[in-house]
Amino acid sequence: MVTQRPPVIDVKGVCKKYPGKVEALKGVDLQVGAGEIFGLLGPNGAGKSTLLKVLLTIIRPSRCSGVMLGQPIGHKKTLQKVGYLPEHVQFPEYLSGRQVIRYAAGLSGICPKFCKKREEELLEFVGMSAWANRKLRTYSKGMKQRIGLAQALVNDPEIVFLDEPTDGVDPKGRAEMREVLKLLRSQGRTVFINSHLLGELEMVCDSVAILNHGEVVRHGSLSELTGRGEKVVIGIRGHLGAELRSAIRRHLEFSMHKHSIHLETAELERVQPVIDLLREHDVVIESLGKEGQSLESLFLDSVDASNLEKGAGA
Ligand SMILES: Nc1ncnc2c1ncn2[C@@H]1O[C@H](COP(=O)(O)OP(=O)(O)OP(=O)(O)O)[C@@H](O)[C@H]1O
Repeated sequence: MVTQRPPVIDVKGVCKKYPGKVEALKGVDLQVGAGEIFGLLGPNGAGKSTLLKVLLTIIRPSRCSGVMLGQPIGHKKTLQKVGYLPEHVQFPEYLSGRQVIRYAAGLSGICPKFCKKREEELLEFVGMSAWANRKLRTYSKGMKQRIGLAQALVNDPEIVFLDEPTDGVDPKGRAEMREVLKLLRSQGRTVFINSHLLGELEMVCDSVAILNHGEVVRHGSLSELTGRGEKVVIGIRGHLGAELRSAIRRHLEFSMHKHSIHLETAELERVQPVIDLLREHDVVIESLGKEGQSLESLFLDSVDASNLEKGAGA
């Protein structure tokens, strides 16, 4: 199952051949569910920006069928309901954050009468009210990106496309951006992020797709793909006698591995009595965490497997 939510983006067989015969997209099928944070990952040159620009009709695909917000890709009405923060965007440094938002509002045809109120709302939303009248040249990269996000939200979009929104942003700025993304999701908006920063995506995304050489190699919910969230694993050193095993089973079912026990719960809080029992029986606890793969190892495995397949097929 790719997405359980009604899809706001549902495209099939997207192809893009650039002049010079670069085949950037080779028949991409993609679904993005309403109100989710979706991450598009892939190595450099995989075709992520091309796909995003096809969806936004910035570039013309060689072939594409499907819908976005219930309308064919590129429909004018749909484009009025999306926001976009491009990669490496450079707003003029002599403008203030407020002026950038005002300029975007003008481009979106927002009536100047309502513009002031919208400006204040957006500045507050991205946490930039105190800096609103300062020039962009005095901002950090994270602040510039938050203003970039605010201008992408000026038309109250249903889907927000963000191309590498936290590239070059420091850890504090990234954490602030994550909070804003979660707020967008809580408002029911869909967020579509292109990024290389797997750790960042892992913290916020509901679902991801991995693109390699213009093809989708993995696509699904994050928990489904990584197998995370189903079981808690305790790494141990020591022996579990029959009596201790029965005592643990009175709290939770589990399976025994060579150096770990895998408990049938996704809730770390339910594991505390088991930890107490292990300690009472002098079993050393070496680690505690959720079962499953990290997004990084899923990404590397998927890209390696796809490259091998291509090598084998060549
Ligand atoms: N305007 C263009 N003309 C010709 N080829 C292009 C053009 N834009 C992109 N490409 C090529 O298409 C392929 C996909 O590029 P794209 O920028 O979509 O990848 P990406 O996954 O976004 O990469 P990155 O992570 O480096 O931004 C690459 O081989 C790139 O060189």
